Amino acid sequence: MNITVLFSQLQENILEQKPFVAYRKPSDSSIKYLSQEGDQVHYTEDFTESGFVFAPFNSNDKAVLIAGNPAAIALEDFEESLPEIPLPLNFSLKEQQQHIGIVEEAVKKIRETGLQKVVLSRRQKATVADTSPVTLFKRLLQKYPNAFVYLWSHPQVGTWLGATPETLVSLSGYHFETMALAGTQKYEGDLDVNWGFKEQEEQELVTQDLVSRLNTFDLKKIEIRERETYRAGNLLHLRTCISGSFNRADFDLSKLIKALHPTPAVCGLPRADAQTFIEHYEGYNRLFYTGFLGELNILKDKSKPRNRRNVENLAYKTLTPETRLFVNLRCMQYQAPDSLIYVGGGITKDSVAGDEWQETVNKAQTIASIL
Ligand SMILES: C=C(O[C@@H]1C=C(C(=O)O)C=C[C@H]1O)C(=O)O
Repeated sequence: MNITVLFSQLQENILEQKPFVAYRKPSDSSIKYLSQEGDQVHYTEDFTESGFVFAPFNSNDKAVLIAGNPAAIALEDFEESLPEIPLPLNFSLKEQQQHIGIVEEAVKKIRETGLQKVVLSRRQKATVADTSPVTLFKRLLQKYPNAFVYLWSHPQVGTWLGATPETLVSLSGYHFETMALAGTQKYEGDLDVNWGFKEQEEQELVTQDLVSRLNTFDLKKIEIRERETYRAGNLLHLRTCISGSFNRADFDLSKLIKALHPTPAVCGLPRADAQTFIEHYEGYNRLFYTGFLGELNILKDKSKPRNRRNVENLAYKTLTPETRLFVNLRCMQYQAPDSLIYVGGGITKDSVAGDEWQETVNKAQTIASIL
């Protein structure tokens, strides 16, 4: 299959309501594609299956799975120029007042109780008219080469697409990589920027929590890299990359996922208090926004290239299971003519409600700018 055939196939799947996912991992030169016969919803509870997982924010709700091994389609000759279509965003005064109200409530709660951080979000209507989700997906691919870009569709679940900068966890065998991504400012052409105390503190909380959660496992090693400024479209974030390896004896992927998700980058600290605050004040169901998604236990050939004599000896082939999960941010729940964009930000004791509103506006514009 080539890329043109793939895009027509995706279009056909949408029309025929066939479950599928198509995605491109950060900086990858191919699109991966996985579809499913029949429209039943398959779930995974223990994360032992192979396939693509699409999990909601609320850990009590089950993670959806499209099982199987994805096909890879080279992106090389994808240079289609897509028409500019305005994607109007209407920021209503009512939505603004509501968001500012809950941010102020959160700051008060943080100052008065043991709550340290809570991530508050909102939904933003975006008119897509009759633009197909496949066109939006193509745009995301072109605009965000370093993000995890996906289009997911299942008649019983919905159609979602996005371009996320955040890894929940990558695993190759027992080696892991994760990141603490938090703190946001607008990108104005310069990566060498200053960060305020609020952003530094909020990101540090995420790093510390991830490290302490990882340390509850039997680790062979852990490396915490230096904090850096990371660009995601027209936004900048603070990022600390963390990597290492588990001792295989006690390793359990479902335990790891439960330990990490939802991270303080999308929920808060302490986790249970932040969850309670979100459920009580946010006033809507996040569904798959700030959930996680990606490849689950896909077997990859990690054997080193061999000489011709033993290249066909499959007994030497070493297949390693790989898992690459991303946090579902900068995403859209596609519905025509009006789709929903989901955006949020971390609130700490030093948050200024008006700035937090503006951050959600900037994030919504990052997604809207694909058109
Ligand atoms: C919650 C979102 O983003 C998260 C919150 C951030 C922040 O508060 O600065 C930054 C990156 C993400 O971890 C979102 O984009 O909707």
